[in-house]
Amino acid sequence: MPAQSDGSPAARDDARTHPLRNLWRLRPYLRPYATEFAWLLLAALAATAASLAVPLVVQRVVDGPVARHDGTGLLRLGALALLLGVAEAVLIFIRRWTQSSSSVGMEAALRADLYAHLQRLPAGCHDRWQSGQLLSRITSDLSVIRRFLSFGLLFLVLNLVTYAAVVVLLIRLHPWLGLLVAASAVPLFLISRRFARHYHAASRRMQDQQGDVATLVEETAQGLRTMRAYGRGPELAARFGTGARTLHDIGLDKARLLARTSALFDLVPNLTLGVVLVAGAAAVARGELTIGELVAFVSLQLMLIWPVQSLGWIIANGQEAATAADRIQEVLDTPPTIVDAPHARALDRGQVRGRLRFERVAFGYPGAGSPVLCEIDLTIEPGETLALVGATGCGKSTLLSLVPRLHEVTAGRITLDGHDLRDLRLGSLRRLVGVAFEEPTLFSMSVWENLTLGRPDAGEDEVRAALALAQAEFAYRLPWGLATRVGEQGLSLSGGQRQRLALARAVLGRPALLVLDDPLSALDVHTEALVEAALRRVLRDTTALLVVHRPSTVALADRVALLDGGRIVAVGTHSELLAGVPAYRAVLSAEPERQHGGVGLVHS
Ligand SMILES: Nc1ncnc2c1ncn2[C@@H]1O[C@H](COP(=O)(O)OP(=O)(O)OP(=O)(O)O)[C@@H](O)[C@H]1O
Repeated sequence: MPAQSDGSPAARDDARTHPLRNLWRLRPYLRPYATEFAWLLLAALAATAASLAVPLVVQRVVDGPVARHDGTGLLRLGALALLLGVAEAVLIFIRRWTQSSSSVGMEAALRADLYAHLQRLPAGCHDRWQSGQLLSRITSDLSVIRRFLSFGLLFLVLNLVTYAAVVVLLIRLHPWLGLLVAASAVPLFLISRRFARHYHAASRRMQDQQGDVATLVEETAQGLRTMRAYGRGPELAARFGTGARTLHDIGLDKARLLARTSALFDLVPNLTLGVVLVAGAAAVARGELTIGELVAFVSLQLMLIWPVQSLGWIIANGQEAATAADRIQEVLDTPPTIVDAPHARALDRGQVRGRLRFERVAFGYPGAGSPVLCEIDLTIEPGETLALVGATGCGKSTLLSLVPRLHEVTAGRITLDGHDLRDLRLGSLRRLVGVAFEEPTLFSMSVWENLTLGRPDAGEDEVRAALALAQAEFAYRLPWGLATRVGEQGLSLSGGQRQRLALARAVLGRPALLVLDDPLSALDVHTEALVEAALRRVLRDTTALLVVHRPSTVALADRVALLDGGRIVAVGTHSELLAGVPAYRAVLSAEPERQHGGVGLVHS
């Protein structure tokens, strides 16, 4: 459940020292669009130049043809103003056209990289990160960055250039009044700096809170049935209400901060304009300015009002983009710890005999106090099936997850035919290992795609054989057969049906190693017997490691290992352990265990 945001403190401290550092680090994504950005900047600058030229034409109109009653001159200058207006419109169109394609392309590239990186991160990272946080980073944070890079940044550059150009023109028209306008940049700078600091913190709180609310919504959607069954709807609604209220309050704080600052951004240019009007009129009276020059001066100054007013929005957008970049870099900076070693080699299915060996293996979850597994020594011979039995929570699933390297051993090593698993290419290892977890996850795609997840090249015969083996032929009877799209997480299927599809997926293509976590737990007695019989055939020529809770499933195994307190305490055949190890009897039956304090009862 969402309790707090999950950005690493180190990354946050870093971002606090350099608020724009992480945004700056995204510049490689702009590189492919450098030419387009150059064109759009050029078009935008040319459009600004065209718009700045209009007041200067007006000055000439007022001081020239209007003062002299010169109709031809008026027409000529009028045509020039018209031309400038058309040129500005065309240039703005070119800018917008170029702008949209490059920014959307950049966002897509960043999203693809983020997604690819998420896939490379070890399972432990995903356990730590709330899904809603990841979701909000890969959707809304990226959109915020796109908006800033395509609009905010461009207008920041354009507005600064416009400000500088207008000030130069104003100084040329009347140095003192021009310098007065230039001096108004000082309070604007101070207001901007203060606003940026406060808005940065508020943006971070807002974006983190959005992630928390997204997590809550996602968890509610996934656990709807459980929540309803336990009558926890009102409690959840209250928790959502609190999260949404916090989001609302932060949003309101942000909006009020922006409103207060925008008022100041409105005030400064308007005050300056008032002073200029009075002082300018006095200058005209003294003959220091012509009326045309005063009109041009005021028109040019009016052109500064929008760039200054929009400063609040641009800074807000920039700060949101900076915090979004911090949140994205926190993910990208998390190194994928389970990666191919430089010398890693690939093994073909044909080269593998299937001798799996755990040598003094230990494992502890990062951040957890004591290790879950210690000094595991276990050998599974080629073609042998070993059942792993132990009390609930003793580390069976964890041990299984070490085989496809979903987690990395913290000590010791696991070998396959003598090769340390860390010396094998991850892709190759995972093709050799068929896995079915306790919670059978199906993705919102067709049954066929779900089945061939690890073997996209599998043929129809292989899929048919896997379905037969898992007693999952019901899939052919679904409305569109194997093309039926199963709902999110396969919720439209029963638990037993999902388990059988997950089992079919694991055995597809007869992997060299089978790692099954309680593969028959959700099946009725009749289906269990059928799947068991079929599994027995597969297990004959595959090395397998099964987590088993029920005595009936133990019969599938050649040998059994009893895990207790993170250690293998007994290995032997089912009947040997039954006869000689009371703790084993206690785990497999409802019989309370006396000698072995650490072993409790498992659900039967
Ligand atoms: N991602 C995780 N982070 C931290 N601790 C974890 C994580 N997953 C499991 N654990 C802890 O590791 C221990 C072993 O869990 P594991 O799921 O391997 O047990 P198990 O024997 O498979 O249990 P069961 O029979 O109920 O499936 C438990 O104490 C559990 O709380």
